[in-house]
Amino acid sequence: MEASEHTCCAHHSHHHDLVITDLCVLYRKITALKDISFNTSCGNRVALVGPNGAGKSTLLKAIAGLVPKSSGHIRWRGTQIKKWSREFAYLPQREEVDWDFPVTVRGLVEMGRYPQLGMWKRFSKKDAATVDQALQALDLTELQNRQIKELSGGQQQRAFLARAIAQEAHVLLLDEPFTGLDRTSSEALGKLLNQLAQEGRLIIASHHDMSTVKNLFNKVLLVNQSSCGFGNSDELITEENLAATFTH
Ligand SMILES: Nc1ncnc2c1ncn2[C@@H]1O[C@H](COP(=O)(O)OP(=O)(O)OP(=O)(O)O)[C@@H](O)[C@H]1O
Repeated sequence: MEASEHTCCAHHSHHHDLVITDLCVLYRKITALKDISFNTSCGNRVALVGPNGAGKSTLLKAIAGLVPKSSGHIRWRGTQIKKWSREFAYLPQREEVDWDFPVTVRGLVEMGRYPQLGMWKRFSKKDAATVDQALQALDLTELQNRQIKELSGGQQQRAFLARAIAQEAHVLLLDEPFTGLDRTSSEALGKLLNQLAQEGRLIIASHHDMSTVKNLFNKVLLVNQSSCGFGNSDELITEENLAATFTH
């Protein structure tokens, strides 16, 4: 199933924004990821699908430059990514966030600007305007002075996305963004991710709910340490492929 996709992409890899080739990640002696290759571009919403421990979080962190790769390449628009880059915004799993950390919504979104402050580390008018726009884009203007711990799950996800937008990242790496959201918030987040992709961003997210994956994501990487296929979600999400991925 994946062979033709890979062959095709290998020939045209220079057309893709993100090119991942033979990526391996080891934690001491544990192989978390082995020979992962796929290419994709802005405008897409890619789901990472696989069992617990398959390496989905590791893949997101490796692309974000948060865990070192053991071998292979990650190229963004023709340049090899070695460490953290403003182009990539990573949203951890909900459980990994300290929700009691005292910060307002606006303060969180402002953090998206820190990496690009000038040498005097002062907030310029442009930085403030970018934060305003990000808050507005995610419908958080009214909530900007609230503490993040006082928000609903859906609002918290939006606050993190606003931080990514303020950072002017093109790649949003989201770890289980739909987990814990009720149906209404889920649908709203789905629409929002679609819109962010259509505006020219690349969304890559781990996802557990097989009943919503085709609807929320146009592409899918089936992963179980190594790749079990990459392609259009409506073609790849079949019972047969899922069984192969989950029992690998
Ligand atoms: N910091 C770490 N040190 C050592 N091993 C790790 C570390 N983080 C993850 N692992 C191991 O790497 C493998 C991949 O883990 P990872 O969290 O990437 O999987 P996952 O697909 O995101 O799982 P889940 O769906 O349960 O979140 C697992 O075997 C895990 O135990």
